[in-house]
Amino acid sequence: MSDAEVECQPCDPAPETQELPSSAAAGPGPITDADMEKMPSVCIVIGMAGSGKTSLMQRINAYQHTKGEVPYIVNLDPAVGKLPYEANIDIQDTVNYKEVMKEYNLGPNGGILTAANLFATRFDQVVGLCEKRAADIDHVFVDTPGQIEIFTWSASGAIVTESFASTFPTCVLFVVDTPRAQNPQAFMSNMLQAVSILYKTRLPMVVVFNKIDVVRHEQMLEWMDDFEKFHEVVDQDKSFASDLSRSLSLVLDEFYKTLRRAGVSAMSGEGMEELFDAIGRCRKDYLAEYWPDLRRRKEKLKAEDEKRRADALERMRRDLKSGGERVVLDMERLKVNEAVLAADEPPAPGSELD
Ligand SMILES: Nc1nc2c(ncn2[C@@H]2O[C@H](COP(=O)(O)OP(=O)(O)OP(=O)(O)O)[C@@H](O)[C@H]2O)c(=O)[nH]1
Repeated sequence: MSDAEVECQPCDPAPETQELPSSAAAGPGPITDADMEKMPSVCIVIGMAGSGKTSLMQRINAYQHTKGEVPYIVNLDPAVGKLPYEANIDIQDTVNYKEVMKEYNLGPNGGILTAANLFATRFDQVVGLCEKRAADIDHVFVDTPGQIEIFTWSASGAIVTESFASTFPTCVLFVVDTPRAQNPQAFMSNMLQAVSILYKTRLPMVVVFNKIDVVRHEQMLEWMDDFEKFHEVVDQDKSFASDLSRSLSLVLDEFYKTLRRAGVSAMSGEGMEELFDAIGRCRKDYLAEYWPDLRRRKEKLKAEDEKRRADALERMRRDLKSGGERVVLDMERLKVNEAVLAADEPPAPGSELD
């Protein structure tokens, strides 16, 4: 059972009768530095399909249980199916992406994207639920859709990221499939993805090298610390791609210095301490740099910013309405299930992977 069990059901009222999100549109508002320091860290887990995000969430969940920490997990992947861990908030309880596909006459990717957009219009309530549990939890882990661009380059991804980052010390965990990044070109593709996410979110980031039970990540750390080591490898291949990788490594040298790193195995559990240590450092980075900057920007641009967010939400709602008047999010059930969960015993430890 999850905190959020909300479904997409064909019924009235039509979307135009629903209210606009409040906290997601309001930004940090009156949150003070002292408030922010008491908040749990939010970790948004992003990675290419198959990199091991869901397995990592399961491992983190099990690790937190062994440490006596209360896990809090938000699933934002509408198409993941049965989760191998207990999610406190699960988008699948709120919106059925297959219904959305039918209502809006979309294919699977369009259905996932639209389901995520529908959910984002109510994201203030998700943030509110996390805020209510702030005193009991140290971390909120957020699983994102397998198709990376659905989260990183969509309106809903921006709303989710900004909503969390306005309320909690937030960082991104960028999960790399280490065995598939051994080749210098594949490694560079992963790093370019990481740059684009960092550029878009501006949040502190941990590059999480997963599956180190299969291939170790130390060589990749060496490539990040010393571009000459990377050049030695790419120079063995005289192709256009290797020339490009060589040039890019020089450009990315500064970028690598801003990243935290951790090598983990979601399968064996290796590296969890290191991962939590990197998350702790990201929290410090957020409080020292991102938060003061966000507060300054907000103070300066408050009016413009609110209008921009409201316009973006309104545009998204109009687009959604034009295709599926009968789809509605039943957010009441989300509240009901939060109450049920609050009354429950803490969930049993997640099943081990190995
Ligand atoms: N050996 C090994 N396999 C892993 C590890 N983590 C995940 N896997 C495997 O990698 C595959 C993909 O893992 P998932 O957790 O489904 O990856 P995901 O990123 O959530 O996948 P999408 O939902 O498609 O994006 C599965 O077969 C996992 O068993 C790991 O640390 N070691």
